[in-house]
Amino acid sequence: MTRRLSQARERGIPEATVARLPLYLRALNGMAERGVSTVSSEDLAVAAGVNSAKLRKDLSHLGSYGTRGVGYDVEYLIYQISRELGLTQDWAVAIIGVGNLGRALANYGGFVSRGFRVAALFDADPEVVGDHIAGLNVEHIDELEAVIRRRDVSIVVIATPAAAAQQVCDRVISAGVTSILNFAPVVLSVSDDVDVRKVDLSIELQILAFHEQRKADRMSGGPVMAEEWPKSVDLSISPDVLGSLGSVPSVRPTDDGEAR
Ligand SMILES: NC(=O)c1ccc[n+]([C@@H]2O[C@H](COP(=O)([O-])OP(=O)(O)OC[C@H]3O[C@@H](n4cnc5c(N)ncnc54)[C@H](O)[C@@H]3O)[C@@H](O)[C@H]2O)c1
Repeated sequence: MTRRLSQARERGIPEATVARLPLYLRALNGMAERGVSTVSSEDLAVAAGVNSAKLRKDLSHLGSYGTRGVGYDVEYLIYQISRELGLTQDWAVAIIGVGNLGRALANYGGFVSRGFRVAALFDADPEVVGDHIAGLNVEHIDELEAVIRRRDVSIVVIATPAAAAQQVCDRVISAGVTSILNFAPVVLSVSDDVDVRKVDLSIELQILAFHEQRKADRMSGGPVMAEEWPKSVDLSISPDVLGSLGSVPSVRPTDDGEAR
């Protein structure tokens, strides 16, 4: 994915557009499943939760303009966006830290249908190493470099405690991986050629709490804040994964206080 995303950047596709492409893709896949063959920019914008002018601009970066009076061909647009995101090929993913979160992610079946195959699971705890999860044996973290190379892993998910995350990250990068999805509540230090995406459910909960407070203020005629927070946030995690996490951290600011 990194290679494709880098290509998108090189071709001048704005980062914000790249970040919205998965929203369009998810909406389009839903339409394709319902047998919808063409869609207007307005309908697609509503389904994706963005403004239609922005959507048309985003899709024009892919060379997709739709047909006046007809709209966009759903299947073809799925293909175009998937190709741009590098999803037309299979990506091998490794999960490091196979505790509550790592297990839930490993067991989530939805990655495969989106082109992500969990190819390896690592943990440092001898009690966990050897466990059989979702068709894989958990391997010892000492095997990291060899297994990453052998299985051609290109994306790593870090689900270790915060204290272990930077060291794990450094090893992963030394093994040649440049795309990391970090769940640990720590800001990882990496060089510019490494892409790190951080997932922090507590930040998403804070945003929801903010909207909840605004709704309550409106009902009571109290103060309404002027600044606009994002109305919808794509957690990119399905409710079944979320439900199985068990221990979502309490609502409080993270180290960097920043949603990325
Ligand atoms: N981003 C979010 O929204 C979110 C949500 C839940 C949890 N988390 C974070 O995800 C991480 C995992 O949470 P959890 O509840 O699964 O914790 P956990 O304690 O259940 O699991 C952590 C696992 O990492 C393993 N581990 C520790 N050091 C390691 C190392 N050096 N190499 C490999 N494995 C190592 C442990 O043996 C354990 O199995 C934590 O950092 C937690 O704060 C983030």
